[in-house]
Amino acid sequence: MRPTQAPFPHARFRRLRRTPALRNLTRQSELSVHDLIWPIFVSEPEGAVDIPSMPGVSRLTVEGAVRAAERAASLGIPAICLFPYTDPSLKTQLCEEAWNPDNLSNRAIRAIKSEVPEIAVMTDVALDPYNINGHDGIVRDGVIVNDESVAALVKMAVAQAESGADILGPSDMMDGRIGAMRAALEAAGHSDVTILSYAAKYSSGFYGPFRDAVGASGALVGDKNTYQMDPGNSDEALRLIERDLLEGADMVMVKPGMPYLDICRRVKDAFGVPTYAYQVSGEYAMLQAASANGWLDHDKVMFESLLAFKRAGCDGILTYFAPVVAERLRGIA
Ligand SMILES: NCc1[nH]cc(CCC(=O)O)c1CC(=O)O
Repeated sequence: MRPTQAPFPHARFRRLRRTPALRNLTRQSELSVHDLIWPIFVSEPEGAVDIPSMPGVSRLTVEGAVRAAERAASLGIPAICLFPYTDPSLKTQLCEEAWNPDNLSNRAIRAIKSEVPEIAVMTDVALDPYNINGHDGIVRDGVIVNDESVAALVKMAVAQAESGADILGPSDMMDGRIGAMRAALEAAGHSDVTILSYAAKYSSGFYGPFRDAVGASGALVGDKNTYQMDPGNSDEALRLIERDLLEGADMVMVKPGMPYLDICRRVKDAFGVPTYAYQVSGEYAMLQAASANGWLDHDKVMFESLLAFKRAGCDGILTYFAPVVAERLRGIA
């Protein structure tokens, strides 16, 4: 694009900023409730438990998750994404609980789909909630082994599809998992289940509060640098996105969000596919903490941070602000 403009005073940029009507008319990007995917945490058996590093977010019971899905659907939020907090006694080295058809996540999927069928249910496909090592893949002699992890992830993905998940979200960053999952889904008769690949997922400090929320912080041995991306890389993100698309991903994600808006823009420009960003737990925690201190205006930064993703080319955003921002957009609260 080459902007054309007359010299001053023929051109005065402030003309189009003068009134709300003119600003509304000329705004390029907008945020809608349809852009939102709401990540929620599910646990059992006791009631909701607050997560101190994520003010305003709690772990819900399965029943609470169904109520959250109802709330989301009534606000017009198209999708909810489930993250289970697994009882530590169920964590093993081989992560077998991950593909148990009756694990917490699969029970929550079934409960939501039976009571709120109109909402899309998204899952997380990664072994960390079930792993005594806290890693997204299986650990052998201190190494996160790729191919054995993919085989486990495929079983996990098929179990989620069997439970009624609409969108599978592989967040594990193993190589070859999208193709393996797509083939297994086709073979199992789940050809309509969609995959939103966490294709460009960086090894980030911004996931800290999430790991508290799912109870993985204590379990994690070492870091995730051998499978998640190095924050200095940009071209690699495009190669990963292309790889996952060629393996059968329907949609792709960049994660975290705000520190990686340049990646969102590059991905959208290069591929033009449905592109999402995850405004992760640490981004949420920063904005909530600063707002609670009175240092930032909560609603202003919430809207501005989400609109930034639309401007950067994203089609939607996973955000813990989803229900609150949807209420504001609907003029409810
Ligand atoms: N499979 C792990 C997973 N899925 C989503 C998040 C982070 C989400 C957030 O921080 O909000 C993580 C954490 C990690 O990779 O350690």
